[in-house]
Amino acid sequence: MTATATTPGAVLRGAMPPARRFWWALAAGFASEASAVALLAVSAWLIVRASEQPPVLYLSAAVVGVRFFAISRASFRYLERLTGHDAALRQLASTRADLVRRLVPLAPDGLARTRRGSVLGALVDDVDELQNLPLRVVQPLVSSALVALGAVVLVAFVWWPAALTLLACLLVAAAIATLWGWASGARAERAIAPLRARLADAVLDHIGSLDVLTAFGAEAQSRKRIARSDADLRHAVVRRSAAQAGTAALVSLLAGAASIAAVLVAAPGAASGSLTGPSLAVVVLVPMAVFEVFASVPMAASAWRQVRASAERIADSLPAAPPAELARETIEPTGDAPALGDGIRLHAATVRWPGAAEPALRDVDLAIRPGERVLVIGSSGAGKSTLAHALVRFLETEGGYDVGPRSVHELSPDDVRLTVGLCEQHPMLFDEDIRQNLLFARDTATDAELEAALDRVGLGPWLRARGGLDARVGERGALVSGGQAQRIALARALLRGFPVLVLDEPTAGVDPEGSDRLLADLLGAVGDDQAVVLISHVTVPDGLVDRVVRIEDGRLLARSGPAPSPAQGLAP
Ligand SMILES: Nc1ncnc2c1ncn2[C@@H]1O[C@H](COP(=O)(O)OP(=O)(O)OP(=O)(O)O)[C@@H](O)[C@H]1O
Repeated sequence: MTATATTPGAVLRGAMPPARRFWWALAAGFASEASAVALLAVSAWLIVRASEQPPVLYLSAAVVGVRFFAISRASFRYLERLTGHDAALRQLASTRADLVRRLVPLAPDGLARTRRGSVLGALVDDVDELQNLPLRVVQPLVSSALVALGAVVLVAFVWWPAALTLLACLLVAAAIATLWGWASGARAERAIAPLRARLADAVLDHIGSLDVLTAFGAEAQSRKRIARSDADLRHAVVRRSAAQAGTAALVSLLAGAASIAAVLVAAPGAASGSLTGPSLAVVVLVPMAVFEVFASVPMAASAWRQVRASAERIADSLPAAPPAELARETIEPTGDAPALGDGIRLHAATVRWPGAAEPALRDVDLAIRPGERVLVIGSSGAGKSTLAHALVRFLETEGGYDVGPRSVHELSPDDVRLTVGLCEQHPMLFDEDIRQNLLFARDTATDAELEAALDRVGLGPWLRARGGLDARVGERGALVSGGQAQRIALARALLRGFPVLVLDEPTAGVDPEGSDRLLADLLGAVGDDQAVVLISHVTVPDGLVDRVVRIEDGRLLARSGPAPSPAQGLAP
């Protein structure tokens, strides 16, 4: 897939291996199928000729031919499988990597409306399906067309009216079998990929929200949803298989009809003596072998419909370009953190979420100096998290946003995130031990440094009680409390040493006393030279922040001085 692939056609072109790698498979596939037809033709000739009891010398060339074609058929088939799969699987790997590369700029805010099962389905099942384009569509179509044509020419040399009959039978069979396959299986084939995604969605939803489902007694309902999706998928797969079996049976019937037609056409020649017995056998039996090869044509049509449906789904999961609301990834990252200089500044900044009609932040002016601690308050839905996502360049900022002397519009978003870091509202913890959860912030950190970072955020005693850095945190931090997850996330951010740290609602879900202690620990752990933008629903203890700003309905109302008292009521 190229970097600009967004139409199904472009996805399909990207799924085809380069000709220099794939032509071996085409050639070997053709040679194998041509050998199969030649084997039957030579065998038929040999058996009938042998029954005439000629001197054995007349038969020896045919005997060698039978041996040669029997061996070459299997050898070329093996070669075709080897080279075809090698080319297709290599292409598959690069297709999947390209797809992931194109999804990365959309994360996290460009994927909010995309269901996880659809992305998973596109990345796993649909990309897997694409390998069938070279293997089950192009290769069988090319080799069976060439072999069928070659067989018609061969029969024409023996008895031309039989060649014309074979050609007509092949054309009629191609039309009938393909139409039958389309009429009986197309709907099921197109339904399979979306049904797989629906099942993946149902399973992911079930596992991801098992606690809520259990708490509300809705688990059985969710399991029913999975069972329903599974039954629908199974039903579609059975319908597809039935359609394929029906098509195969039809092709066998048509093969028999072609042989009978060949007998009828060749009979006058045999009766008049212009067609010898061995030649008659060739004319009558070759259609059988040709039809065996040709059976892959309706199967290729069926594979094509599924490949096309998968290509459409992949194209659908990738917008033509990342939405304009996301920070543009047009500048290559340098890997160097932009200098903070005199701080970060937003001027007349407007920020929108993808697909939202109205901006979530409007005309915001905000300056954060190095080492400054700024509390951002506001009611639910006012735009606080939007500010956090704009500051770390997940969302694009219309208007000005400078880091030190440079505008972020001349910097790569990845580079900006080396200077401005985010501890998100629901920190992502991986189902690994604590060490691994910290090391991905700085993989060169020693155990002593990791423990020191955990000590700074008040997790020292907890760490020792858990048995050290090898303790696991569970899937998405299931084995730690919300406050502990926030502390681990902060320890991770401290290891990175961001000059500006945005803490988005670190006390969400923590009781009031615990929240004061958590905030004091978090802000106490951050170095004096690090600026902090603290987003919070709740008041913060005196002396923890230098300045407070309030966001209301997407507009920022600046106020300076210490944090307001609880009586002033920050949160609705
Ligand atoms: N992914 C999204 N897509 C579209 N709109 C969104 C998205 N996330 C938030 N919004 C909208 O943007 C506006 C601001 O939301 P935001 O999350 O910034 O509020 P908030 O002040 O952080 O609220 P809370 O304190 O409840 O977390 C809201 O109207 C919200 O509905």
